[in-house]
Amino acid sequence: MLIRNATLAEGDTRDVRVSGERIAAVGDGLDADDERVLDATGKRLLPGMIDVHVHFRQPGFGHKETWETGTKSAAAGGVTTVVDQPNTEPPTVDGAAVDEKLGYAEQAHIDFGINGGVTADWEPATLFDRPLFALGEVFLADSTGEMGIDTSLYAEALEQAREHDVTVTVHAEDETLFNESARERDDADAWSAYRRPQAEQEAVRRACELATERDIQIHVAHTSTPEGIDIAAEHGMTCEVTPHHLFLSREYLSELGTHGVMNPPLRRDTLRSRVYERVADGTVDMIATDHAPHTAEEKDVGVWDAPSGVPGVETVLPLLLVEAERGRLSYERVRDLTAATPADVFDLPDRGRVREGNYADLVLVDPDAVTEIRADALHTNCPWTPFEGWDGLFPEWTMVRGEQVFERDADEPFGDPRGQNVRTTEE
Ligand SMILES: NC(=O)N[C@@H](CC(=O)O)C(=O)O
Ligand SMILES: [Zn+2]
Ligand SMILES: [Zn+2]
Repeated sequence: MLIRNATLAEGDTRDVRVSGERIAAVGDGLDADDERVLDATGKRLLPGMIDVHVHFRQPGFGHKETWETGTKSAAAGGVTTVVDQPNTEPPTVDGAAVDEKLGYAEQAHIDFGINGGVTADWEPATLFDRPLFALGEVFLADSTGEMGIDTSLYAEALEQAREHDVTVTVHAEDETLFNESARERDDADAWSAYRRPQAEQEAVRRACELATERDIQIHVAHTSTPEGIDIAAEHGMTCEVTPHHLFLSREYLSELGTHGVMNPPLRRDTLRSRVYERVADGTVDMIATDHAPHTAEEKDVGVWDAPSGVPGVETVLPLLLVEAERGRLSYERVRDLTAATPADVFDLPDRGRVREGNYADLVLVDPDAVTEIRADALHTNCPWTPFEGWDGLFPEWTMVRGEQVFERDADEPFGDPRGQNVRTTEE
């Protein structure tokens, strides 16, 4: 297949040949062989997003999301690789649990990685025997799934990870620093007052210090404060920011109610705008969604009973592409945040860039096709989105290893499941 006249992230117009699973050539005026030719004049061709943080819920909570619905949703949003987190049932803390999850992942429409988790009864010997993407998210405080661990177990996890040459991703909040007085309130904003910024900042500092002492690299998940980001960067560690912490703030909670409750929680707009600056200037390494679907019934209860988490895997790239189109982020920055840097940090050398020899993990975008985000037009099993009514620039199609896994205007937009584990696909 020859994709003609596509505008790449850098702004150059190029022809891109896809042959088998790979990008065979990127050039100017390539001659068509006996192949399908697609005219991409005026359109953007970008590497598919590598979202290193999703919760696809199986095994255990398939009523919230399944591997099938989660990966279809990802494909429709331009995501070509996802990394699933361990707070399923059973939790992914031993080899047998990884094997069970890999069975569900046979329904995946895009490529994936599986993270291994840490609890008091984890089994490092069998866990590291499996093709893990990373160790994590390691919960330093309870979140959905109540997998919070203490410092000594975190230290043990760091050492095990070093021994097995695996990166550790960390959910950094310190529950001893939560603001108990907020417990008297019952509005959604009480969650933000309770899990206050200091609880993240001190946990990030401690997590980084313990890793530095042991000469281990960690990746801090879903940093939500400028200080948390800066502390990670000062220690030479990497971090990610979610779309909800980039675009939403406590000011939205009167409208969102408990649908805006997640861990770490939404912050004040003054903090959010400083997070945005760090995303724009490259201090933040990557965007990851922390896609954490819960049903509307589960969410529509009081703030102290509502499960934490919001969906995001289908809307993240469309929201960022609108930022690029309107000049608030460059296309190159969006490419780095969503694809190139996650590929570098997590050692996926053949992904994340439109480059000869790489896997053809691609999305095609018509910059004029901005639409309104509506939950009922999304493909996730989650029936609501915190971005209802926002502008989104959705891809026309998404390609994984040379095959279109999603075509928006086709009668049947999705093909058969063909996702592979990126740790067992030959890189
Ligand atoms: N972020 C959340 O609020 N919830 C996540 C768990 C997590 O990432 O902490 C979930 O699995 O629901
Ligand atoms: Zn988390
Ligand atoms: Zn998470």
